[in-house]
Amino acid sequence: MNAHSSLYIGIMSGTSLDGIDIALVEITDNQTRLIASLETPFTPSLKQQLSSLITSKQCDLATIGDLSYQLADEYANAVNYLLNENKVSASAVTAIGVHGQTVFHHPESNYPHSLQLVNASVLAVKTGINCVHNFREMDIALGGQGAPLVPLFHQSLRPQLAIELPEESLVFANIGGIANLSICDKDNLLGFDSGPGNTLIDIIVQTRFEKEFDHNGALARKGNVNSAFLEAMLTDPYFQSEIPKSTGREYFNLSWLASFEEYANINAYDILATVTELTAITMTQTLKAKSGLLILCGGGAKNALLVERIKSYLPKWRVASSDDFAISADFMEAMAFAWMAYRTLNGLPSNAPSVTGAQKAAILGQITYAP
Ligand SMILES: Nc1ncnc2c1ncn2[C@@H]1O[C@H](COP(=O)(O)OP(=O)(O)OP(=O)(O)O)[C@@H](O)[C@H]1O
Ligand SMILES: CC(=O)N[C@H]1[C@@H]2OC[C@@H](O2)[C@@H](O)[C@@H]1O[C@H](C)C(=O)O
Repeated sequence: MNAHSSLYIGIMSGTSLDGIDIALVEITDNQTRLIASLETPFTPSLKQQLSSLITSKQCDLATIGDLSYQLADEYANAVNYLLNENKVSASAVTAIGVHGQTVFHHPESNYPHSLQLVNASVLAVKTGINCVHNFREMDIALGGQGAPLVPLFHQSLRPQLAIELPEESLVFANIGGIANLSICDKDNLLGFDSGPGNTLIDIIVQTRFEKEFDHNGALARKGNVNSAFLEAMLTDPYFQSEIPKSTGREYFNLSWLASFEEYANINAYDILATVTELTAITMTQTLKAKSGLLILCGGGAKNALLVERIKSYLPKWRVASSDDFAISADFMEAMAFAWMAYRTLNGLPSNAPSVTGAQKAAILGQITYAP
């Protein structure tokens, strides 16, 4: 262990399966600073295998081991490339915090669990760096949702924002496949998954337009919101349920969309406009009554239409991208897992019981030492 280094790496590959985000960060007691970063797609074969596993929720046992190995392999290649490009040696990095690939999230079952795939031993061998992984399990063992975990990291950024925040609320909204909010009031931290982020938008674009995502919301802009479809989707109990709550692509997916009778009778542009509106409404419904600063991050922060619709529901809020505060919107989650590795190695908790519902704060993850 390199006790004096403050360099950490965070690896995130999220629910949208758009690829791997790697952040090399420098962490001191009150700052997490991005030094270098890399975003790289999965190989098409790995993406296809992950997508079909997540969608079908079925596999033979060998698949779990195969995919965990392949993920570690692709993560390691990306880490080694990033270090090489930036002339940083592996020995200068204290640890990698690796989220792994969520393929199933089931915190509400009789035997609650959440499965993130990565073979951390392979990653440690191939990078020569100690790895911290499996961050969600302990929170779930303590009765929590195991997600979202980033709110405590978001709260740690408060001093770094270098702005005065008097009585106003400070909220971070990560718009990934799933959208999650961190409500960072001075003495209180709340957070939850509000529901779909880009996932429903991506599904429609990928199945109806043969594109990967709705660039800047341009396709949705050509459609009209269908109010009957919107109202029907909004009756889903998830949107009204109390926190703690977390969700995933196993819930908000094509089958979910197709379960509404309106879905079959609407053109693809209108479906897109309507799911974009749904995303904006469900992300903002708990904030409307208040005012404050809403900081957006994640890929959906680049969807200009979605951001416009979010702003329209929050006239009393200042809405900005984390990029405006010199905190990368694209690498926020990867930075969070680097920070969590730092917390684990320093014997500090990374979960917030007020967010996940866990009985107590706990040191998260397991450490796999590079041989
Ligand atoms: N220019 C853009 N216009 C519209 N949408 C965009 C743009 N760039 C990225 N996106 C959206 O952002 C998504 C990727 O976001 P991100 O990488 O934050 O998700 P993730 O980390 O996989 O998800 P999660 O946070 O749920 O784990 C893409 O799938 C796409 O829908
Ligand atoms: C189970 C799981 O992987 N959840 C992710 C997902 O992606 C966004 C949202 O749903 C959030 O709850 C979480 O990720 C972030 C990094 C978190 O734990 O805060």
